[in-house]
Amino acid sequence: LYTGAPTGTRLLSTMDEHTPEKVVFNKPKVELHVHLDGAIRVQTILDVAKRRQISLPGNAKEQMTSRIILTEPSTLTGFLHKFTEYMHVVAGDREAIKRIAYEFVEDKAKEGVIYVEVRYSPHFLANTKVEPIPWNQKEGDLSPDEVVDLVNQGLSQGERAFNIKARSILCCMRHMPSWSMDIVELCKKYRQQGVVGIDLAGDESLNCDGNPDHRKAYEEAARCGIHRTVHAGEVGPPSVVREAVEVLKAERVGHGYRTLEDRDLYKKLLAQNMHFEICPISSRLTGACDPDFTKHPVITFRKDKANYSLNTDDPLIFNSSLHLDYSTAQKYMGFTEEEFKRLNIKSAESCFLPENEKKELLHKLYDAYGMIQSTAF
Ligand SMILES: O=c1[nH]cnc2c1ncn2[C@@H]1O[C@H](CO)[C@@H](O)[C@H]1O
Repeated sequence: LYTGAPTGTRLLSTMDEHTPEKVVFNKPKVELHVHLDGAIRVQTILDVAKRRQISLPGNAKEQMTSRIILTEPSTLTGFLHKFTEYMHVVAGDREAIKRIAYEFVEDKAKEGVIYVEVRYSPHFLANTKVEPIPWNQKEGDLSPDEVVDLVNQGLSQGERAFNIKARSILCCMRHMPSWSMDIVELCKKYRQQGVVGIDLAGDESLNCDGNPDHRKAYEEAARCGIHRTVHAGEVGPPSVVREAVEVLKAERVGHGYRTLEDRDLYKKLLAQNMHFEICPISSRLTGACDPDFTKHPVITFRKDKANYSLNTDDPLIFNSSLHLDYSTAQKYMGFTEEEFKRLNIKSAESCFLPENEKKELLHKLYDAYGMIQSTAF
């Protein structure tokens, strides 16, 4: 049974905890499922709160850290509540939003990620042209549209500074179908500025019914060639996965653990090379999976040579890093170097970049992994 990593250490000592011997796969990696608003540095939240004179229940870094992070398995609903501890600090603040995006790229570069797709809800960071205005903010002048522009700027500055590639995915939220058409329009508007796809996130345990507004947004995305992923089968039943793929035309499934409960669906998705965005540490702390990592669904995915990635999801709240997800897979699930290479190549093949850039990314991985390109898995 996994007893948990020492808590509170990553955020207090940045990434230094992960000394080279703990890095099990110290090679270029691809990450496809990580939430920007779940990947903020605690120090940044404190700095922004100070500048904006927002008082926090705990001003010391340790106090704020312990309020935000989850250390024991919870529920998806309980986990999602953690965002209310800090989202009001950064939402509506131009400088904070750009900074978060820039620092995110820096943190990923340090983890050896060479290509990342980061997702977020523009509405959750806005304070005007969003109904209702989130996090009890007063109305201001930062719209979801401008949020996307600011994140794009932060990411591209980060790309230049840290020499990796970062693209973004815009999230519709399960409980806010009225925002979904805005999202697809923003995907269309900013597709030349780094936005590569659409997602549907939020609480699948409370709200997993097919909704016509989400469906319309996804239809429009498909019509315009906007790439599509959907959180499904994280805690919701396999029927949510089926709907994501068949109705919303998802090209990738976010989490998708419970797909395994429907043999026919699982077989079908294996046969069509569906990509599953797996988040090991996340799945334990959200209560999505058995806390015993030796029983994790990704072990079945691996045995079946499925197409999947390993991802952090929300490293701020899980007090984790991509290294921790990889070392957990190695330590408790028997992952090998060969499998880490295979899954990263699968991730690159399933990313939302245009074909030519995807090829370039694949070349980089083959090269770094010492593989001859014709021996693709
Ligand atoms: O694991 C998850 N499952 C479902 N929704 C999530 C998860 N992690 C984060 N979010 C939700 O996605 C929003 C946009 O980034 C976050 O604000 C959070 O509400």
